[in-house]
Order: sequence, then structure tokens, then C-alpha cells
Amino acid sequence: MSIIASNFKTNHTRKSTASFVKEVNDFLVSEEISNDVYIFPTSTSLDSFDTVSNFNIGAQNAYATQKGSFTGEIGTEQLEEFEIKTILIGHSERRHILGESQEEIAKKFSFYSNLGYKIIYCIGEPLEVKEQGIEQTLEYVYEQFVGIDTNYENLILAYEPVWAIGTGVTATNDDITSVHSAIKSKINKPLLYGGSVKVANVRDICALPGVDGALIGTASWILEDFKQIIKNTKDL
Ligand SMILES: O=C[C@H](O)COP(=O)(O)O
Repeated sequence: MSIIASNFKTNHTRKSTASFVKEVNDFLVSEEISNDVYIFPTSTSLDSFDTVSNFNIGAQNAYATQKGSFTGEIGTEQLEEFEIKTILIGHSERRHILGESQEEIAKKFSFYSNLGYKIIYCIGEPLEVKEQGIEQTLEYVYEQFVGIDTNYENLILAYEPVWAIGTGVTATNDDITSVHSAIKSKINKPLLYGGSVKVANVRDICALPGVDGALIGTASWILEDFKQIIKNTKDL
């Protein structure tokens, strides 16, 4: 069954997040949707939300600590206040804009997996690598598994080609299936696709072999679009 996840990135306020989450929850109930749905709000919008069991709220990021002197970061003390047990790790914006190294990412993965968190772990290649071909792409992607326990039971993977994120350029079905089938042949975990997924293409993408759902940014920030995305994949 398709997994649908929304990464709010640096969008929505505490107030708009609360109403968004409530609307999505009501929608899942009224439409009797049993797919797993996730929303990753900003850290400032985390809260104790009242949600059905297949709807989870997660953190976009947190430091590998319970608490301490890590200015600007949050740790498990802040997450546990709201019973958050789900986290995104390895997102390309943290790798490429915020400069997180594979070593730091692996440390974070190890910390949160030891605590049993559900981890959505992101991988994906930049354009210059994609242009070198599928072998180089896979080589690059496999490097992003260094230090990562891919047998971890609470792991979901998300393949997000950097060149497709927020650009409106979705990977072709062939691009997606070739990378997904290669990853799937090595790692037996749910694998989401992310990168310019929207209402118009989510169903086709989620129906591809080796695709277990979608991690969505831009299109998921609009409530009506996110609800439609969930509806379009209800039976997949
Ligand atoms: O985490 C989500 C991805 O970065 C995809 O973002 P996008 O849907 O805006 O391309």
C-alpha cells in the first residue's frame, strides 16, 4: 500500500500546521483511507496532534542528542514532549545546503535507530552525476548508504534525485524504475520516490514497480492538493 509523506520544509506556521493536520486527519477518517500518511512540519510547529494510527507526524531534522549545548538544534527531549518518534534523515537539502556530511548523517542514523525511531532515509544524486549515466548514479547513491544499517526494521527509504526537487522536473518513469529496481535488489525496504510529485503524476509514479509511495514537498503544502494526492493513491 502506498505511503504518502509530506515534507513541509520551511513552510507553514504553527497555526496553519495545526489546522492542516486536523483537516488531513478528518479527511483520512471520512474517506476511510488506510494508507500510511506522514507530515513533517517545521520544528517550531511540532505538537501533540490527535491523529489516527496510520497518520504520523515526524521531525524534519534533529541532532543526535537528548539535550545539550547545540545552538539551533533540537534533540529527543524536545521530540518526546510531543511523542514524535519519526524522523527524516539525509535529505538532500541538509546534505547540500546545510553541509551535513555522510559521517554526520550516519551518526544521526545510528543514534535515532538505537532509540527505535521510524526513519525515512533520503538518497539521491545531483544533476552532474545523473548526466554521467546510471552506473555513476548508482555508485553515488550507494555511497550514501555508508555507515547506514539498511537492515534496520523501522526504515523507509526515499530516492530523491536532487535535480528533480522543487524544480518541476520529475524524473521519467524509466529513471525512477531503473534506480528503484537497483536499490530494491540490494535493500529490502519500502522505497518512496520524491522530486516534483504532484496531483497529476502521483498515481502513475506510485504505480511503478519498485515504488512504494512518495515523499512530497511543494505540492503537499496546499491542503486541497495534498488531500487529492492521498485520494489518487488510495487503492495503490
Ligand atoms: O522532501 C521532499 C522533496 O525534497 C521533494 O520536494 P518537491 O516535491 O518540492 O520537489
